[in-house]
Amino acid sequence: MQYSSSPPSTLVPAAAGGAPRSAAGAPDIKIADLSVAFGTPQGKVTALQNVNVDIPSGSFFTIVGPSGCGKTTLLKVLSGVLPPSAGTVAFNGKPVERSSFTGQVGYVFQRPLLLPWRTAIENVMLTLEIARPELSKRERISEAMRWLHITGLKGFEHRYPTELSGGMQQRVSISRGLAFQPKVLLMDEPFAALDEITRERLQEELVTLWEKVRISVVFITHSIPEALLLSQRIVVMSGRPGHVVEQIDIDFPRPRNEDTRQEPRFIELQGHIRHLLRENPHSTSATTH
Ligand SMILES: Nc1ncnc2c1ncn2[C@@H]1O[C@H](COP(=O)(O)OP(=O)(O)OP(=O)(O)O)[C@@H](O)[C@H]1O
Repeated sequence: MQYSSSPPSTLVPAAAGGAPRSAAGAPDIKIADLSVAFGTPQGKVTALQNVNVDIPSGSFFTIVGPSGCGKTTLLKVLSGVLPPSAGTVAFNGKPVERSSFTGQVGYVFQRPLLLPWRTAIENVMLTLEIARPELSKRERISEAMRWLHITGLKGFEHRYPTELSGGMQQRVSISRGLAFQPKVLLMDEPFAALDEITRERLQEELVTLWEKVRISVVFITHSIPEALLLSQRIVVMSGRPGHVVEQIDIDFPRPRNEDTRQEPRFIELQGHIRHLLRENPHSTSATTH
């Protein structure tokens, strides 16, 4: 079976009507020979080794890999909070820490991490206060409201996090991640803690949003079907030290749904990725020297 391992030329997604579209200012991201190691009292932990991935502007990439293979570490480097030990991460050719895009990277974590003393709308507005200080309070309210409605939270804007279900809290977190209009959205297992139905609904909403707002999404999941339903490209990583085992272009037509899951190619790819993960399991030793 042959899978592409070079960047495809047609990664810019199509608009709802099928017409080609260009990404709205999202950067091309180039990860070249990236390695990250941590010094610990027990010795050196090499989390990532020689990772090479090109993420064209406006594309939806998903990373799958065994636990501890460095997926979160990779997102931290992409967000600029963790420097590479070796290699580079560049947005439009500029190192991430010097790029004009550093303030335009949104991060959605596995857990919502909302401020409990702020209502849903106040949580979203806080990000706007920091990231878009040019907006007036009135504009911040209207923008936060708009995103909460897009993620299906109309009527819950003034509830505190404890008054919302886990899925609703995660929607607030996604609203917060998108409200300041990032050019790049990093999502670290954002739906992992949700029930199946909420997860499916949010997957659909995320793809619809991505098609509307044209940003680059780098998404982490342990779910192979989720990766197949969402992505344009899946990057499969090995156990620690994490490196890229294979990059697979996913070209099922959208919208992808239950019927997509039944397609022979979907089942074939699912088996192939599972095989790759089995062949490249997580490390059993805590350190690498
Ligand atoms: N600050 C740190 N200091 C030392 N080791 C670290 C640090 N951060 C991560 N690691 C180690 O680096 C490796 C990769 O961690 P990371 O969290 O990136 O993995 P992951 O693929 O996201 O895992 P999971 O799927 O379980 O969330 C792990 O072995 C982890 O113990």
